[in-house]
Amino acid sequence: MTDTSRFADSPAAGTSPASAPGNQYMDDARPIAVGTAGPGCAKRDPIIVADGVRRTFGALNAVDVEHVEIPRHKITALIGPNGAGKTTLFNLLTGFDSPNAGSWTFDGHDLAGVQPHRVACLGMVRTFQLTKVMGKLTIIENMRLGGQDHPGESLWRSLLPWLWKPREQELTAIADELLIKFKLAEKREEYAASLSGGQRKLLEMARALMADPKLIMLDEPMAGVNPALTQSLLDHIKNLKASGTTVLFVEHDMHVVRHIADWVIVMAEGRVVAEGPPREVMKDPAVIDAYLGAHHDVDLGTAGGTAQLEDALSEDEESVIGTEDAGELLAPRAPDTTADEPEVRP
Ligand SMILES: Nc1ncnc2c1ncn2[C@@H]1O[C@H](COP(=O)(O)OP(=O)(O)OP(=O)(O)O)[C@@H](O)[C@H]1O
Repeated sequence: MTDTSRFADSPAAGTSPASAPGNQYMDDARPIAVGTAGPGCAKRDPIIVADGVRRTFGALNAVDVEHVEIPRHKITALIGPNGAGKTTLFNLLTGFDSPNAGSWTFDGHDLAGVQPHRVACLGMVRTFQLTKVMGKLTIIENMRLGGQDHPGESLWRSLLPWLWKPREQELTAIADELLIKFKLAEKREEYAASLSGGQRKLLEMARALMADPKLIMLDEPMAGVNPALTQSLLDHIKNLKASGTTVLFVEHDMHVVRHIADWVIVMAEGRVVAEGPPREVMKDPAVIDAYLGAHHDVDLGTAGGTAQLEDALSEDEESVIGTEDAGELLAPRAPDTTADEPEVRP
């Protein structure tokens, strides 16, 4: 069941968790990898651990990942040229597709063969490259669908309003909080079909948060989003990290990746070909090769370009990071006592 207290205004509300001093998740500068960074390297505190995950379409090896770990409480970007297998890997990890081989765990749970709704219940939710909001439902109805333990979902419960009404009211309250934070509250009763592409991305992200995820996977969250909303989305992603939520996202804009990612995993032809902190990974010859093989004009996000993006964002009046309006998307998770000491694993 959703922990509603995480959505309520906490004592820290009114300051930006992304910029407030002393945020344990933002300030954690401990190394992410155990030992040297590289394809398949072990992490100090992984939330996903995948082994031998393979998915073929006919003769094509869409995904062929020997070993990969996603670090907990961090923002990880999954990048790679078109057709590298990023979306297919998302589909496999979240139960929307089945692999030919392989196993993976999420937060210690074995997830191979687990259905998407069960994966979501365990705390791993995702958004899609092409948004899947329900156009013929209103925004608030879309939001309620994202909640767990949905009221009235069984016939006998639906006939007994006293069983589902309190839960529906609770879900509506959570949804309204999130709609305010995503600046969609005024559109509450409008059909989702009336939203712009960027607003649909915001709605899909807000709806994913209804499940109070431990990990949110965003498939190209910035694609098709106009610049005015880019700021808002980036703020939300950073604020998620500040609240202790792990973020894994696919993105093609390398300036965005350099701006917000703590860690970058690079795929090419189904495999993980490089991993590391953004600034180092972009210089890796394997990454340059992977991109040059597919795109001769790709911009791997020079430091100058990233600085320009950072300047533009800091001047953007729409930015809520560091302002009184920031609030928190989710109240911070309890401190992670198990992650204090580096875990040495084989
Ligand atoms: N259902 C499918 N049937 C056949 N081939 C598929 C299917 N889904 C994906 N593929 C192929 O698998 C490969 C990996 O596709 P995928 O969409 O995972 O790549 P991607 O890295 O997400 O690319 P992009 O950045 O363009 O979204 C591609 O060659 C794609 O054409």
